[in-house]
Amino acid sequence: MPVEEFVAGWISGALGLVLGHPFDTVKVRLQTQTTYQGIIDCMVKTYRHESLLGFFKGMSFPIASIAVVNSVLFGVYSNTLLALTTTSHQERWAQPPSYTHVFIAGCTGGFVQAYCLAPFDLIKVRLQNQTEPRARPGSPPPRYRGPVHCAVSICREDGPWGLFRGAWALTLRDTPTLGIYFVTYEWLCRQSTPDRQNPGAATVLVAGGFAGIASWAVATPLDVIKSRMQMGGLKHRVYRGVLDCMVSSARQEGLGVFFRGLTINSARAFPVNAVTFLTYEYLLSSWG
Ligand SMILES: CN(C)C(=N)NCCC[C@H](N)C(=O)O
Repeated sequence: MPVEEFVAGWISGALGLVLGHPFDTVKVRLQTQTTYQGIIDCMVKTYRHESLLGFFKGMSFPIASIAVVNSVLFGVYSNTLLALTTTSHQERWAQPPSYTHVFIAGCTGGFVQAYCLAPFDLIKVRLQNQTEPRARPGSPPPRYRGPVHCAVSICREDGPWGLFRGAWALTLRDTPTLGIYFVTYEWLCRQSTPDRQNPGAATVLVAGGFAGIASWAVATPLDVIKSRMQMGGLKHRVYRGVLDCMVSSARQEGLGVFFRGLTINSARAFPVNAVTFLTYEYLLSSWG
């Protein structure tokens, strides 16, 4: 099993993550809290209350963990495609796989990565939702002192399975959307590249960026549900399951709730995925 894809997925995921984290914090807050009027209001309040550091809350943890999960996504995707088509990454532009194979490999990567991602994503969301300013004298201490304390507290309160709160919603979000992600990327690259040639850097950047936007646009309704289920049991209400969360969110806040965070998700998705794909392709071709 080729392992370069896993390493390239990890490095490219880490670079994308740093670039996208401030957008991600605003998105998580908009989806789970009702105190903000919109993106700008959330940004201004975060900055006033917590300074620039507020946007980077919980970032060291995703770099060490979620970037590794990106390596699972790209590694499983590439190896599934290899099993389906017997063409390695180096031969893939000269002998392009069918879109059905790309979709199946993307869904497989999405399914496997969802279970690896679940505990790390839960901790990230819980930390990003702590709006207390850092170490201001007299202010109440935040509920979680950091990622390890957060993981230990969740295990203590809900048992080890508590770390998988929201995992089912995450799987439903990631399995089909990662199929869409890789199909969009492949399709855009092939549209703008002469037959059987490798795409240039600009093509990879644009195709990666739009693949991110397309997949996040489809993923946003389940992303809202996932974030709400992950926050369940804190100040937020507990849902009986994905369907209960969907129905009660729609009843209380209207259908618009499913598109909360769509604009910020898309604004974040372009640069993050442009850089992720460019780094991934660059690393694989230079190791090639
Ligand atoms: C719609 N979904 C779930 C995705 N496209 N996932 C792939 C993630 C790629 C990148 N790290 C990101 O966070 O955008």
